[in-house]
Amino acid sequence: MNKLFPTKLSVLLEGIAQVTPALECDITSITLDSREAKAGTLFVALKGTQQHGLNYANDVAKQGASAIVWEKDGITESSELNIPQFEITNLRDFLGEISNRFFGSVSESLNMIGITGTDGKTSVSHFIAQAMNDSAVIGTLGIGSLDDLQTATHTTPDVFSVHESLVALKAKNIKTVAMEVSSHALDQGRVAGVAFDVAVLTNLSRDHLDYHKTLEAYAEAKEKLFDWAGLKAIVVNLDDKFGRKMALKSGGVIAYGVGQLTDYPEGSLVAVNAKFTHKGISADIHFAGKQAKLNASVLGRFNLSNLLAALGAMLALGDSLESALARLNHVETVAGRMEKVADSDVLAVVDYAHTPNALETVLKALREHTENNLICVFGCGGDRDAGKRPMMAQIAEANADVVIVTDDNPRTENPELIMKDIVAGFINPSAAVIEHDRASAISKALTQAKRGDTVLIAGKGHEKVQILATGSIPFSDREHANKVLLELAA
Ligand SMILES: CC(=O)N[C@H]1[C@@H](OP(=O)(O)OP(=O)(O)OC[C@H]2O[C@@H](n3ccc(=O)[nH]c3=O)[C@H](O)[C@@H]2O)O[C@H](CO)[C@@H](O)[C@@H]1O[C@H](C)C(=O)N[C@@H](C)C(=O)N[C@H](CCC(=O)O)C(=O)O
Ligand SMILES: Nc1ncnc2c1ncn2[C@@H]1O[C@H](COP(=O)(O)OP(=O)(O)OP(=O)(O)O)[C@@H](O)[C@H]1O
Ligand SMILES: N[C@H](CCC[C@H](N)C(=O)O)C(=O)O
Ligand SMILES: [Mg+2]
Repeated sequence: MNKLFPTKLSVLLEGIAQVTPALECDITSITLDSREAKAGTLFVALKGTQQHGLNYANDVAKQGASAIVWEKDGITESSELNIPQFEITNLRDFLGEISNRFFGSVSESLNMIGITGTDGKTSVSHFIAQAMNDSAVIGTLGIGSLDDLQTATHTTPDVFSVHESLVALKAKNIKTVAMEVSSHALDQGRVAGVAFDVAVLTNLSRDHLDYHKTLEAYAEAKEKLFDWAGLKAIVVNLDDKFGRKMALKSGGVIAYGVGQLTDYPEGSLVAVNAKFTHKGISADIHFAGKQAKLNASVLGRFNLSNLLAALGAMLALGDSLESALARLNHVETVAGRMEKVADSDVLAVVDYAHTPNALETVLKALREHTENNLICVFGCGGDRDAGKRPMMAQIAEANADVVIVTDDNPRTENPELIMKDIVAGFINPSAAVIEHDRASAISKALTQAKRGDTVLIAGKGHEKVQILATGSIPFSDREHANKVLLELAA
C-alpha cells in the first residue's frame, strides 16, 4: 500500500528493533513479497514452508527498497546490503503491531466478525453481508461489499493485505466486515493485529492435514480465534464436537443448534420444526426466551446451520431476533454453494463440497430433495491433503446411486495418481465411472439423468478455471452443466 504520509522506520519498529538515527528512513509501503518491493518499501522477510524470504534480500535492495526486517529462524546471517536490515527473533509475533502502526489500527473502528470452521465459512460470511447494511466480506469469493467484490487469491490474504483491505473498506464507509479466517491464516499470523469483536465456528472435520499434519494441530490453529484478545462474543455450533468444546469458553457465548429445544442448554439459539422443500428452508427460531420464524429460499439442511451462525453473529452485534431474521429471510444462494443450475426435470446442483464432511453433508441433504437416483460427480484437488481422497470415495459410494470420478484442479500432481488415491477408497471400484475430463464427466452425468434424479457436481463451486500443471484453463461447472442441459432440452 502506498501511503500519502510515510511512517518513520523507528516508529514502525519501536520496541522491536533498534533504529539508530543513521538508519532512519521513511516507509511508504510494506510487503512480505520481494516482487512488490520498491523505493520506500519495508520488506518483511519470513521463513515460509518452502523457503526464507531473505533469499530475496539482494533483489529488494536492487529494486530500491528502504529497509528489511527478517525472521531469525534457522538463519544466522544475511549478506552485506546497502540498505538497513534487522534480524528479529519471533518476527511473526510482531506482525500485528507493525501492521497497526503502519495502517492505523483501522479494525478497531469496524465491527469485525471472524468466521472459521472446515465448511461453511464463505456461506456464513455471505449470509451476514447479504443481511447487514454497510457490510463487506473478506474470503474465498473475494473482498468488498457484495456488489463490488474484488477477486482474491486466498481465503484469508497475508497480514499486510488484510490490514490494507480493511483501510480500503473503511474508506468506503463499510461498518461491518464478515471475514473468513482459515486455519492456515491463524497458524501463519495472517490476521495478527485484527481487532475481532465476534468469532464464529461453523464446524471442524478433516481437511488440510497436508499442512497441519494432525487433526489436533488443525483444531489448535482454529481455537486461536476463540481466545482472541478483546473478543466481545463467540458464536459456536453445538451440533459439532469441537463447537461444544468452544462453547465452554468464558464470556459472551451464543451457542446454536438444530433440533428440539430440550436438546440444548437454556438460552441457546435453536431452530426447531425445520422443514426442507425444493423452495427452501423454514423453521421456528428460539433465542433467550423469544421466538420468530425463519423462511429462507436456500437449499440444504446444512444451510440452516449456516443461517443460525449468521444470525448468532448479528445478535452478538446487537441486532434483535425479529429484525435480524426479517433480513436473513431474504438471503439468496451463495455462488457455487448448493446452486441449482437451471430449471429442468433433473435437479442439477453445483456445490463446493471438497472435504469428506462437506460431501457427505451435501449428498445427505440432496437425498431429501431427490425422488429417484442421486448421481455424484466429484474429484479431489492436487497439492492438497491426499488423505481425504479415499474418504471422499467411500462417502460418494455410500450416499449416491451413481458415482463419476473426475479431475478437480490437479495442479502439479499427476491426475492418474490422484485418481488412484481416490479409487482406493471404493469398496466396489468397478461400479464407479472414471472420466478425467471434467466436461465429459458432467455431460455423462446429465445425459443419463432422468426425471426425478438429482445430479451433484461437487468440488469446484464458483471456480472459473481448472488448474493443471501447465497452467489454468477456463472451466466453469455451472456454465458447462447449463450448456448440456440446454442441448438436452432442445
Ligand atoms: C502453505 C501456505 O499457506 N503458504 C502460504 C505462505 O507461504 P509460505 O509462508 O510457505 O512462503 P514460501 O513460499 O515458503 O516463501 C517464504 C517467504 O518468501 C516470500 N517470497 C517468496 C517468493 C518470492 O519470489 N519472493 C518472496 O518474497 C513469500 O512471500 C514468503 O513470505 O504465505 C504466502 C504469502 O502470503 C502464501 O501465498 C502461501 O499460500 C500458498 C500459495 C497456498 O496455496 N496456500 C493455501 C494452502 C492457503 O493458504 N489456503 C488457505 C485455506 C483455504 C480454505 O480452506 O479456505 C487460504 O486462506 O486461502
Ligand atoms: N455447515 C456446513 N456443514 C457441512 N458442510 C457444509 C456446511 N456449509 C457448507 N458446507 C459444504 O461445504 C461447501 C463449501 O462451503 P463454503 O464455501 O461456505 O465453506 P468454506 O469453509 O468457506 O470453504 P473453504 O475452506 O474452501 O473456504 C459447500 O458447498 C457445502 O458442500
Ligand atoms: N480452499 C480450498 C479449496 C479447494 C477447492 C478444490 N476445488 C480443490 O482445488 O481442491 C483449498 O485450497 O484447499
Ligand atoms: Mg471459503
